[in-house]
Amino acid sequence: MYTLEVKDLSFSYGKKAVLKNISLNIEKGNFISIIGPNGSGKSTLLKNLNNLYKPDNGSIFLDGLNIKKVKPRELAMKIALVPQNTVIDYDFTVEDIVLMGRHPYKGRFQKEDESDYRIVNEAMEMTNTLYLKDRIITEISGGERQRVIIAKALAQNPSIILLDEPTSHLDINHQIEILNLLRKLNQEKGTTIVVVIHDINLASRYSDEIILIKDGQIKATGSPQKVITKENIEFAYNINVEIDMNKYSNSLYLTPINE
Ligand SMILES: Nc1ncnc2c1ncn2[C@@H]1O[C@H](COP(=O)(O)OP(=O)(O)OP(=O)(O)O)[C@@H](O)[C@H]1O
Repeated sequence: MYTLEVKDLSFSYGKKAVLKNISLNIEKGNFISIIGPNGSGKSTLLKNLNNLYKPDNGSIFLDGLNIKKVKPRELAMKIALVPQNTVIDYDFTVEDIVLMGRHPYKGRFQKEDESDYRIVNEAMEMTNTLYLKDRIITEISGGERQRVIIAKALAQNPSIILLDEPTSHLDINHQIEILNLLRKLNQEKGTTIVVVIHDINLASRYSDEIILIKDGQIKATGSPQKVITKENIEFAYNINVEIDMNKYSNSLYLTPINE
């Protein structure tokens, strides 16, 4: 069953057409990476998928229902978005931020209860942020903040998580930690993961499916073996590459060639 279906979606910023006739189906429980050159429209697509932006044309269906008809609170119970650069200027503690993930489940004046705190604690444990619980969000590092924002998304208890370059601020250890965490959520809870990522090798290693976007259009979609080909990558990124199997990770490995 498809949890997200995109049909003929087009989107522009003013007169600038950014997404052009995008159609794609996202299967429930899949781990999907969206790759493509800078400015190709990946973040814009994620924001359309989360109903933050309204397409000029085309439709998006969430579990069979047109996303336009899904109330924001209901949408937040199903989809969590981890944006690219989350700016938080307020003096909230890390725990306050993660608790915000519980908002969709609360009435207007309803306080968080024990079960909310349990879920929040669990989300912080999973993202290795529990030790930051009482720290002020503006006083932690970029990488720590990234993990806190992912913890907030987990506290929403969504069936789909959309993440925009979640590993961009992270050192290699934390990159792998976050991707392993996403894989664990995917495998153990069946959470559908849709991640925009620049590292093609990591995308190949973790994904069931890869979507390659260039100039606002889908150039290839399918298994890593199908999408990460010399031809597709050289065309999309305008560089020469060689692609091998990595014997350690048993996944495709791309090397740019300077010629
Ligand atoms: N708010 C905006 N207003 C106008 N143009 C925008 C806006 N946001 C993005 N764009 C433009 O739309 C195009 C697609 O941007 P988008 O951020 O979706 O690309 P991306 O593939 O996520 O890029 P990157 O890999 O660099 O993060 C770019 O040309 C960008 O300059």
